Amino acid sequence: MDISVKAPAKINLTLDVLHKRADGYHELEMVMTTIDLADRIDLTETSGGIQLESTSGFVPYDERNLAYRAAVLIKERFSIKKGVRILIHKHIPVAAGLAGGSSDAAATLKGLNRMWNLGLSREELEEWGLELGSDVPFCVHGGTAIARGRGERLVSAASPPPCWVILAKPPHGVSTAEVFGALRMDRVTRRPNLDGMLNALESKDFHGVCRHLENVLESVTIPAYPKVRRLKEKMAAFGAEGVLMSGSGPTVFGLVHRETTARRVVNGLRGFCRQVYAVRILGGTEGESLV
Ligand SMILES: C[C@](O)(CO)[C@H](O)COP(=O)(O)OP(=O)(O)OC[C@H]1O[C@@H](n2ccc(N)nc2=O)[C@H](O)[C@@H]1O
Ligand SMILES: Nc1ncnc2c1ncn2[C@@H]1O[C@H](COP(=O)(O)OP(=O)(O)OP(=O)(O)O)[C@@H](O)[C@H]1O
Repeated sequence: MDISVKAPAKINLTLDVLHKRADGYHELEMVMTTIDLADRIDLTETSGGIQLESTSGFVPYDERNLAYRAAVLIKERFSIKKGVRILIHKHIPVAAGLAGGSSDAAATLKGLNRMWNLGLSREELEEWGLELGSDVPFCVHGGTAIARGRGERLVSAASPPPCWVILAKPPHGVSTAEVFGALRMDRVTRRPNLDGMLNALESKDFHGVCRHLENVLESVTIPAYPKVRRLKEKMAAFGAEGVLMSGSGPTVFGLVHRETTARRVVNGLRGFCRQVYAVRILGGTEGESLV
């Protein structure tokens, strides 16, 4: 049986770091939502082994690939002799703060659960996903959620009101480990207001959502990559109503209510940045890509 699974990117509407834990990870509190910029994972059953192919030259083709590792995990835990060919149609920029690799892993877990009739619940897939990476449980969950712990303690939240999400990805990637490693909480000047964001989501208050966008990891990535600040400024100047860096960066996103404004922001940014996307929030109006 062949299976295709959509693997959407996420953005962080808020990201707070509460403290560094004894295991080296950071205790987080964040609100994440999936957007309609997605990879597609095609899974084909084979007689044995795991083969990986991708339309992108930028992802690893071996056991370092999170989708590959997801297949290893499933095959080992269930002692499955059959094999799988994984084809990743890559659309999400790599090392961008959009959880592209994590979403590929989540989609592979979901797809193999179906292909091999394993009967794993969503909660079990989230638990298994944490072994692959901190963002994988949310990518299994999807929609909009508060994520705590490393990112695995998830509570569903109301989706943002329908709007456009403009993404601008600077040419360089960013290492999540390096960003967390360089974080100094005594240098963080602004922290997210979680209740403020949740109230805005609950009441579908677009401007409230825009006002409560906050990410403490900007305090590390922006000084290291001034381009991120410039992109934020440009995006706001062209008309985005709320602007933030996603995850550990360096992708900047802007929220825009009206399609005409979205077009203006995209056209304006194109002069400064090669990778610009305009997509919809998933869970709001299911969206086709604008550009
Ligand atoms: C920044 C976020 O994208 C926000 O959604 C995630 O926290 C990162 O998730 P991820 O890329 O799946 O991260 P992982 O692959 O689990 O971890 C990469 C590295 O980031 C650091 N890390 C990650 C998550 C976390 N809660 N605390 C950390 O300190 C650790 O050094 C870890 O070795
Ligand atoms: N399927 C995959 N797609 C993209 N990158 C992958 C994949 N598997 C492993 N990687 C590796 O993971 C690293 C991070 O890539 P990814 O695109 O997941 O970053 P990210 O969007 O910053 O993730 P996050 O937001 O979860 O921190 C890259 O350096 C890449 O080599």
